[in-house]
Amino acid sequence: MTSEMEKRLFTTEKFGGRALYKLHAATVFVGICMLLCYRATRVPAAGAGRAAWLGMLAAELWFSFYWVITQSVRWCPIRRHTFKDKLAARYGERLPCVDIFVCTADPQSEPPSLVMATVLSLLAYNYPPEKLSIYLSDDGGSILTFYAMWEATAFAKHWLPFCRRHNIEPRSPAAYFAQSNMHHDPSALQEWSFVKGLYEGMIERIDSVVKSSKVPEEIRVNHKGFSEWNIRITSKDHQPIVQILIDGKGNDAVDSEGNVLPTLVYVAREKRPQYHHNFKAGAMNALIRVSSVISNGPIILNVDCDMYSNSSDSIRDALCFFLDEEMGHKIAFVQYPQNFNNMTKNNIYSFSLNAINQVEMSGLDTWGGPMYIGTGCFHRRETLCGRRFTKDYKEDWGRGIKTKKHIDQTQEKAKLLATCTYEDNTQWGNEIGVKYGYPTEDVITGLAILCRGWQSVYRNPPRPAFIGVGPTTLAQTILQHKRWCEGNFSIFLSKYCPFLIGHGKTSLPHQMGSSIYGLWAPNSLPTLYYVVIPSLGLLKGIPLFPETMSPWITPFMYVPIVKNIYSAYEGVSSGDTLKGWWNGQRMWLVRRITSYLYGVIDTIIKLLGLSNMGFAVSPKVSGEDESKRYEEEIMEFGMSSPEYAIIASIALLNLVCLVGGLYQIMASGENMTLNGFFLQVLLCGLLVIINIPIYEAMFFRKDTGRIPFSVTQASVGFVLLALFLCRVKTRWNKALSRRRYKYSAAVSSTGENEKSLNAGTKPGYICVWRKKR
Ligand SMILES: O=c1ccn([C@@H]2O[C@H](COP(=O)(O)OP(=O)(O)O[C@H]3O[C@H](CO)[C@@H](O)[C@H](O)[C@H]3O)[C@@H](O)[C@H]2O)c(=O)[nH]1
Ligand SMILES: [Mn+2]
Repeated sequence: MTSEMEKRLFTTEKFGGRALYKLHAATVFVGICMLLCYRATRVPAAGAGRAAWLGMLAAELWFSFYWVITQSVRWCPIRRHTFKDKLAARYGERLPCVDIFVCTADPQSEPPSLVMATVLSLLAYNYPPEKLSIYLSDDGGSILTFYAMWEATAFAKHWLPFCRRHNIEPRSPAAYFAQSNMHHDPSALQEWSFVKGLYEGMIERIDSVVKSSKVPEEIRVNHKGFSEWNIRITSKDHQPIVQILIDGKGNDAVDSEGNVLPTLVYVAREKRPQYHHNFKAGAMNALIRVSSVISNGPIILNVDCDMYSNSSDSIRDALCFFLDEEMGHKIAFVQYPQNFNNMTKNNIYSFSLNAINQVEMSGLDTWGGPMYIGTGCFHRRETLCGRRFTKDYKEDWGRGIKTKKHIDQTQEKAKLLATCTYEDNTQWGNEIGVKYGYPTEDVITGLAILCRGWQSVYRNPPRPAFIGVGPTTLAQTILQHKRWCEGNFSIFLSKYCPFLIGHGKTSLPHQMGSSIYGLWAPNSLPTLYYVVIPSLGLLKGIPLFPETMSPWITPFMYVPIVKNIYSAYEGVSSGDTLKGWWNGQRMWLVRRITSYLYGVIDTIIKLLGLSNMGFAVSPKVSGEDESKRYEEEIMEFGMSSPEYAIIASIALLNLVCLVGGLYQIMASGENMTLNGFFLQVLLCGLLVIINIPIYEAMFFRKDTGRIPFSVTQASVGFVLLALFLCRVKTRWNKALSRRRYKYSAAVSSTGENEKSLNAGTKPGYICVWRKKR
């Protein structure tokens, strides 16, 4: 037994505190059942807020269902630890070839200097250089990016030996120089300054070339690769370009100390307007093929262009899983979390993904493996290419092209694999490679791999393996989440729905866990309902919750309070501040009423075949003013957009309802009235408090990031309209209920009966309130 243990290259550890968690979940579950039972058995008579009541029931049913779904990943999450020393002892440098794919799409929103920092960090991995190949896919087909890469090639010859000699971390020069002060010994200081100077010089040249959008003629003569770009080339219309900038197998590819360099390849697959290019998925598939004739490593690491390597041992770390004797042969991919380096303390847009990274992915790992999230993921080449799991399959870890070949011939061969027509009548994008047709190509590809019998592993090391750039404005966050939720929702509605495709192949908790993100989008509707109707009910005197004296108030208090305490605990223990968690709640609301709502609408439009899929690239840079406000944690609006109008309208509506409702309660002068509306006041009040930054942006701020006046105007219009519609409806209801009195003697018309307040089952109540006013 112990000798078995000693062999393992990794261990698995369960999260602590699960008994307590399960106990808490059981009580919440009981609370939910009671709450639903109350809702279902107290439906008021028609006209007395029955529709509103039934809506509440539907929303609560949905929230309960969703809560159950999210329990799967919280039930028993696990952590993985690796033993890199054992790997070294067993394999030494006899390690497999590794190909790294970096995707970039647009030199404007993804500045080449940022992309190069990522590329350099990958080149500098602590890994045998002759076994390492880095491919940059440039969907922008831009000479500016190619130029930047040419510059990075020259800089790498100094950067790599510097990293190795001083064993520095992180190995992205941008990140390293941003954090390192000159705390070296004097002898190293000189070298440090020299390399820093080289780096800054390079960045300056790259940025100025990008700014002018033109590579000077005297530079273009330095590399024949530049001749690929003539005046007719645009990002959407060009021939395939494959340029091997460093041929790791060539004798001339050495750094300033004579050591071999990793292979470095620039790829811009062919683009023609009449051919659909399938966004990042298309780029990945082109890279899979191009790399197969250049290096053909059995392991493929995929990162986004902003995700630099933050830890030079990550490849070895991931290999501890693939090369493990007991489990290794079952593992298709090893996923690392997405971390960000541009987060502010309290995480104003809540993009840290902390709960997902720390809890949910670990929870999925228990049940068969995390999803593939598009970046920071090590794949087995064979599984990415569609291989099914079989017990007898043995990986050829020695595979890969290691001998020197004629570089021009290789490039020509590779270009043929990157044409628009290559995939015609093939299974690429379907059974082979990354899947097409969904804005979250990563999630669906990972799911398909797991359904072919493989497992995946989630690894979240103490020192983050990859760090990227998160959105720094509200608009960027909304856009990103719209793509994500739309992608995942359309997967959920397709034949790839985890419950369908996973049936009999993955466990039920895994299917539940992988549906969490697919069900983000539909959360929008019940959420919208919950932040509008109870508040309007407060204003209009329609009670929708049990009153304070009723025992039924217990589950209505218990469930949200305990859920939120747990969520705050989870946030804080995952690295958020308490304020960060609170900001997260605001963003949760904002995303649900904007991104997710749009996600639902767009998915439906797409299902009807009325529009095509898109992939809006997240900008990795922002303006100076914007950045400043971001650092000060002030929400950024700026331009006018329908999303902001929704946010502002909801905020304003709740303010009006709270003020109006409280006024009427006070005017009524009866405690009972407050009793009946206590939870509505609480809910509406919380919504107002959470929306404080929105009111500030509407009415008080003067900077350019405030909510534009036109949006404020529109939201005032919407709120007035909502109130007007309500009024019409109340009048109508009143008329209706008055008529009903005649038939129903049992109805209390005074409203003084305590029961009549309870749950708004008595139509007389509305009238009473109006009278008193
Ligand atoms: O036509 C395209 C569009 C995008 N990209 C690249 O795809 C990556 C991800 O795009 P980004 O705009 O940064 O999106 P994010 O929302 O940050 O990306 C997350 O979500 C995507 C799916 O929606 C995944 O593809 C990503 O890997 C994952 O990090 C970037 O490197 C882009 O350059 C392309 O190569 N071609
Ligand atoms: Mn990104």
